Amino acid sequence: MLLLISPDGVEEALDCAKAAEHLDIVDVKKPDEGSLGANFPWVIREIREAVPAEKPVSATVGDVPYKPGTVAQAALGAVVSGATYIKVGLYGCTTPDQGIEVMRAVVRAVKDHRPEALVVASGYADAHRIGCVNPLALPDIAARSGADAAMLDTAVKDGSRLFDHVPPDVCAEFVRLAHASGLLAALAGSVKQTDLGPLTRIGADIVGVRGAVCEGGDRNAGRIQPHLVAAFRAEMDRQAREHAAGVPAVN
Ligand SMILES: O=C[C@H](O)COP(=O)(O)O
Repeated sequence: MLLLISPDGVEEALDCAKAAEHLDIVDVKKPDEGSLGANFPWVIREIREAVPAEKPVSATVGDVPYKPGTVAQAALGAVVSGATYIKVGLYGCTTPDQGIEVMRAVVRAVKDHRPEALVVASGYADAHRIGCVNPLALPDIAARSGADAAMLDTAVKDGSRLFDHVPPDVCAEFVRLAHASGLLAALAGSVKQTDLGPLTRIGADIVGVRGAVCEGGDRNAGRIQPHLVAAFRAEMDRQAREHAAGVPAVN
């Protein structure tokens, strides 16, 4: 499982760079603009320059409306700025067809510019609170639009977590559907170390984290701490070893 960490700007990205050996993907976002809030192109560029070249930089395009043209243009901005994972939160899409339309436009805009870039279609585990597409629709939306990964995050960062809205057996179905279509499956949403056992067992490819590696577990007031990134990674590695060894689950 790959570890994706979301700094909110250049300063925190430099802290991620200090913990670079413990993480796999640096994900640029602007949390004060939403769960998948988009940051400025120049911030993506500066972060790309600040983190080791072998670490991919991801950028979120935002909690986007059902406006395929607008979103495609924003996605192009992210890839031109140096991101190679382009994440789109389908916040304003209320049906799978709307999600597919937006994602097809994004895939074309991104891959015309950089064919090897990965496009991530993200939905929300707490979709019922905001009225957007159902979490289990995401793998099909991603597959039918030519995206590379399906993701879930939470839209409302009020302390509720991924598994509060989509329990582990349903997340397992999400991963199964994604893999059946040849997609990567990414899961996030106030994930804590105690969630890593189930996430490992259900075979998620990427876990996305911010709050759990911020001081005090606070994704807004706290800053990303390199030692918390290292501790989170150590627990991921421990869970992976136990899973590989067939040790029975304790959480
Ligand atoms: O993409 C991952 C998100 O930034 C997760 O943030 P969070 O762990 O604070 O919910």
